[in-house]
Parts: sequence; structure tokens; C-alpha cells
Amino acid sequence: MSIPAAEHAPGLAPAGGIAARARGLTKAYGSGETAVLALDSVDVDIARGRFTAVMGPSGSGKSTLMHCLAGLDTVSAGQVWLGDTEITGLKDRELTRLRRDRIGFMFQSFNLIPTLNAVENITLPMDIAGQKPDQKWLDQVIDTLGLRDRLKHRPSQLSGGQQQRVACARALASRPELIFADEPTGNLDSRAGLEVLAFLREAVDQLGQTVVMVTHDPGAAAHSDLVLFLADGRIVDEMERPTADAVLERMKRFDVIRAQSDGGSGPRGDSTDAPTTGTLGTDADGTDVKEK
Ligand SMILES: Nc1ncnc2c1ncn2[C@@H]1O[C@H](COP(=O)(O)OP(=O)(O)OP(=O)(O)O)[C@@H](O)[C@H]1O
Repeated sequence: MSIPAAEHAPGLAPAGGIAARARGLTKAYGSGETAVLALDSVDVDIARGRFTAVMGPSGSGKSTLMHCLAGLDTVSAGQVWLGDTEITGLKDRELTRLRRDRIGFMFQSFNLIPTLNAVENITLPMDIAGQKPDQKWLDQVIDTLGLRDRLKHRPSQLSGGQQQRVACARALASRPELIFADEPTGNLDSRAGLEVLAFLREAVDQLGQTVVMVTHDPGAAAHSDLVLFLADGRIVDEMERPTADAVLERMKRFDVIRAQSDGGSGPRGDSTDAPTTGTLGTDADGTDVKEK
């Protein structure tokens, strides 16, 4: 169930360690009549050691939020911190190093190097950085992800789910402060998607990692501890201990509001990706494959 607004503003952590935070985060694309306000003065805390999902209709600003929090995109106004480091204002070079050393990434397309085998892909970012992996940690990650007997395989010799597990291990290898996953199950069938979600969950529960995942899928969001809901570039709600059904119900309300306000179309994209009951179908806890 949604947390009543009276307790604290949606997106702000009540207590505990903060892995990343933003204040007044604003991102505009373009200028003049074609300008789009992708993020509208967002205040958000990402709690350390938790699994946070970000949901919202298409064009609501989910990817932009992730990119700005991860230092992959510049902001128009406001401030972003990773831990105690303010990243807004860092030079490109410093940002590159910060991303490399302190953040792990997973994307819908697994982004593995086809000519490298699994273990080479996993350690590639650290190799590029000239860092030696902590072998004990690496072993733990590899075993947690069930990749021990696949380490010498190239991506083409692995299933989609296994490839995403390699990408997950690559994101975890340097023991980053924060892992950003953008639709990590978007290219997987529901079984492989479930597997990856379970591993992300384990990364949080057993390895103490912090994960932020953008998703369109209520079933995927149900694996998180907290769902942040974005609409029109703002965090409008949050849900602790989400279930797929509760997330789906919340997403449907965006459809209703949109239908009431603009008849179903607007400047931020002319469709919502809030799933219908049908997309959940057989796997309320699973994932559905979404075209982007
Ligand atoms: N590079 C860009 N140039 C111009 N507008 C952009 C750019 N990137 C995003 N936008 C706009 O900013 C808004 C937010 O986009 P964003 O991709 O963050 O939304 P999203 O919630 O991730 O959408 P989706 O669920 O469809 O992936 C949209 O209106 C989008 O059209």
C-alpha cells in the first residue's frame, strides 16, 4: 500500500544511509516551443542496501532520472550526490572515474563484448581501470549468480538469461556503491527475467548491494523494497513492500488521470506503458517483454 504523504514526501528516505540523493533535480531537453521538462525539481533519496524500483508512464522521466543520478547526463538545475560526493559540477574526467569506480550498470541490451568470454567480460571494467578484482568477492558474485561453469563461454554460447547474469556480475564485480539497472529484464522471457530479478534481490540481501531498477513491469517491481512512481517528471508516490497487483493498480491510476486531463495524449509521449491486466497474465511475479 502507498505510504501516506503525511509521513514523508515520496522519494525521501525517512532514516538510514543514503547511497545517492538529488535535490531540485531538473532536466530540460531542447529549448523554446519544443522544450521538454523531463525532470521537474525532483527530490529523492536512494537508501543504501535496498532495492528501489522506478516506475511511471512512458515519458515520465524514469531513464532521465537514472542517467542524472548516475552522472551519465548533465542536469539543467539542482544537485546530485553519490554518497557524500556531489557529482553535479564534476568534470567529465572525474565523472568517468566516479562511474567506473563507484557505480555498476545493467541495461536491457546486455552490452557484453562478443569476443570475450564470460569471466573476461565480468572483469573488463576493472581491467580497463587497471584494478585487480578482489578474488574472494568475485568468487562470491560468480557463485551467487550461478556462473561458475559458464566462465569460459562467449556471449553467443550463453542464453539471454545467462548473458544478463554475466552483465549483473560485471556490474557487481567492483563492489560498487550503487547499481543502476535500466529494464534489465526487458529482453528476457519471464523465466530468465525472474531469475535475474532473484539475483538482484540476492545481491541486496546477501551481498549488501544497493540497486535502483527502472522497469515497466509490475511483476519486476514487486521484487524491490520500494517503488518510486514518476509522472510528468516528478515523484508523485511511493510504495513499500510492493506486490505486483498493488503496483498494477497504482499504474492504472495514471491512465485514468491522463485520460481525464488530455484524452490520452500529451507532450511527454502519446502512450502510457502502464500495463493492462493482460500483460501480467500468467506471471504476476514474472516479467513481460516490452518493446521500447
Ligand atoms: N535526448 C533527448 N532529447 C529530447 N527529449 C528527450 C531526450 N531524452 C528524453 N527526452 C524526453 O524527456 C522525457 C522523459 O524521457 P525518459 O526517457 O526519461 O522517460 P521514461 O519514463 O524513461 O520513458 P520510457 O518509459 O518510454 O522509456 C520524454 O518526454 C522524452 O521524450
